[in-house]
Amino acid sequence: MSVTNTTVNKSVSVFAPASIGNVSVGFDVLGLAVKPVDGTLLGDVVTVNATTSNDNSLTVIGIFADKLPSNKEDNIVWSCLLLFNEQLISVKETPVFVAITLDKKMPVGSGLGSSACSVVAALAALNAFYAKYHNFSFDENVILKMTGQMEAQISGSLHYDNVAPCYLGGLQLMVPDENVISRILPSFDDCYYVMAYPGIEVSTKAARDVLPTTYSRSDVISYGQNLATFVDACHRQDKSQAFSVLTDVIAEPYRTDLLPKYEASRDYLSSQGALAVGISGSGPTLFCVCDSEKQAEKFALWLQENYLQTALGFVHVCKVDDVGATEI
Ligand SMILES: Nc1ncnc2c1ncn2[C@@H]1O[C@H](COP(=O)(O)OP(=O)(O)OP(=O)(O)O)[C@@H](O)[C@H]1O
Ligand SMILES: N[C@@H](CCO)C(=O)O
Repeated sequence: MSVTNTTVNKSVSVFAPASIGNVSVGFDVLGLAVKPVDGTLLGDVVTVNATTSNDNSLTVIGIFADKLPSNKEDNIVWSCLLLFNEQLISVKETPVFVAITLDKKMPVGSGLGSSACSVVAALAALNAFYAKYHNFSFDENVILKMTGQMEAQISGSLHYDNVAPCYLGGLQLMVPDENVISRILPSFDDCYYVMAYPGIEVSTKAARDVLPTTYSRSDVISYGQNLATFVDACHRQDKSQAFSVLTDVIAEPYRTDLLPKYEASRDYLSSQGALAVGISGSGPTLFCVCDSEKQAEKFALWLQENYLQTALGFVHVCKVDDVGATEI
């Protein structure tokens, strides 16, 4: 007679997508979730399983697993579990032991929001697991705050521009109100976003350390004007106005030294009719906004040949991911 262990089947998997932090005009306050048009899962997957063991566990698999610390305590997914359990206890819920698997599909220090993908997938999967099997879940806003706390732990500063779009999908604007945190903006659904990761690592912390601590009055005016014009153009769905102001005066001028071939590639793609070109998050991924799939495929090929630097690099033609973290 075979005995079925019912806990074995208690399992939830969540995929969390890549995102473009900053979107050039909104340093730390704008982010856009993206998904490849060919259906590739560009993001991390976290699976939470019930376990009969008297301990929690974390297994890391996937193409970029070996780029993460070997010690589970240093993996941000482990910190997410500890934080989630603390929050459960604070609302008088009892944590159960779980076996977590992280499928690390995202390169670390890529500018694609790699740590955000792990953080969001972990917290969303834990929440879905408790909702499904323990009749309890935290509100979306509580989970979002936890994702911000975890991202801050890893990068040294609190910024939601990767975790918010990764969790909620679409183009997100961070709002200085902790009851709101992030608000969705209308995005341009007919645009294509070519994402080119060159295969080298740039740590977010290092890319923040090169930034000035003060800015000139003219930069402050340009920053405010570009961001306000972009947000207004999004609401009016005025594509040419929106992308005509996609110029970063806060981070890009100071980060280009960290990004070999970035300036030459940006200038070439702009001269060939790209709607906009920028650094995704803190780099080194470059994003290029295109009006048509044909143009995007052409630029993707060019970037493949001219921007990649190691065998780990890749290029994807993407569209906006309106869904964000999703159970798979
Ligand atoms: N699950 C995880 N995913 C990504 N990074 C992790 C994870 N766990 C621990 N880390 C560590 O956190 C740090 C993440 O660094 P950083 O914030 O620069 O990268 P990132 O989030 O991958 O960057 P980006 O947002 O530009 O894609 C690295 O030192 C990495 O080893
Ligand atoms: N807004 C952050 C994003 C990090 O991916 C930065 O540019 O430093």
